[in-house]
Amino acid sequence: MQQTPPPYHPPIAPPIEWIGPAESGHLRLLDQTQLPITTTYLDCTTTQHIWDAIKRLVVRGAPAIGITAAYGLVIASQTPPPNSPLAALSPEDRFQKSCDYLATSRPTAVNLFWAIDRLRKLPDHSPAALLAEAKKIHEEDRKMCHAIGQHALDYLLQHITPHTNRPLTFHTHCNAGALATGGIGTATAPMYLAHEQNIPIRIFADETRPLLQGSRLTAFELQSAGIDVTLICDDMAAHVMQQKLIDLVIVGADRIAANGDAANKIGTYNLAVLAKHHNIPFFVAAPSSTFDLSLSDGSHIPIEERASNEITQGFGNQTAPNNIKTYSPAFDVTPHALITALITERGIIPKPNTQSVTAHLS
Ligand SMILES: CSC[C@@H](O)[C@@H](O)C(=O)COP(=O)(O)O
Repeated sequence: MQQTPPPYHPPIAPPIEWIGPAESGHLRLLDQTQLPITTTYLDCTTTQHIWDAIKRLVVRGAPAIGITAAYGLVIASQTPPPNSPLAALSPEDRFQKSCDYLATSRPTAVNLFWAIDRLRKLPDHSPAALLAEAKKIHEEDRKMCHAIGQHALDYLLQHITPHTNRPLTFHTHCNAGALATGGIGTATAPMYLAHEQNIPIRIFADETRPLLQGSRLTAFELQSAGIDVTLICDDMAAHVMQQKLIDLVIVGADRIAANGDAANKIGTYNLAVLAKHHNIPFFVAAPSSTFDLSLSDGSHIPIEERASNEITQGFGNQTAPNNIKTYSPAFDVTPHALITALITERGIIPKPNTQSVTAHLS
């Protein structure tokens, strides 16, 4: 890791915050289901609250899910009320069962399993020891975001020339921002650093159907930071690329296989194909906690399927016939051949493949 970056003050409220002492404290989550209209918080005092918050996308984004699960295990290690069914279990059984339980909240982001395993491996499962480790994971993620941003910005400034004389123009998908991490995001990290350094940039954020993380979260957080962001619908991507409005695409990831295939929010693969056709570089920015070297390629990555009502009546209004059949995969896998480079806190992996990914992470 590089030297400690200066503390970053996100333009928005921190999405994850531990409140109180290890033995009796709780987790406060910014409720992202309510953004951008209202800023409300959810206080989680049980592992069930944590599971539900991850499942419902109160907190979402691969690194944020891992951080949340780590704090959730601190809650799991606290003494339960005497009338709780958990009180009959030994503290260690309670901890192990809670690890298994939280691991069922969402299947694709490997950071969830990575964080749970990291706490499992500790010799001491007391609330104090678990809270210290959860805070460490949170702080490490903040630093990794910063390092990703520095590597990404250096690389982009060196390798990408804006089309005509205009600000460097990024296209991003979903939200791989401050709301999804412990810091300044992954895909958004070079944007925040460029903005801080007065380097002219412009961002196209697409809506990201069906749950609109692009419009509700990315457009919101970049606009709050004073960054020049333009919202488009997902189906406008080909057109803006054809119009030569985009210099590069940058997205986050939920799990990256050993060969560099990267799972990210559904629609990412579409963008990678379009970028290839239009000869636009396509980058995936993610911390090393998002790599799963146990999977040889992306075909083994479990893809979450979401409820049909997220398509048919996403935000209240019914937009499809009654009883229509739906299929709602929440993620897709972009083959490594379409990725110009992976960007991690350690640096750049150009043209990723099994050899370069494993060498980079070893
Ligand atoms: C730094 S976050 C990276 C990814 O987790 C992000 O791009 C994404 O796909 C999030 O999906 P979500 O379903 O909102 O959790």
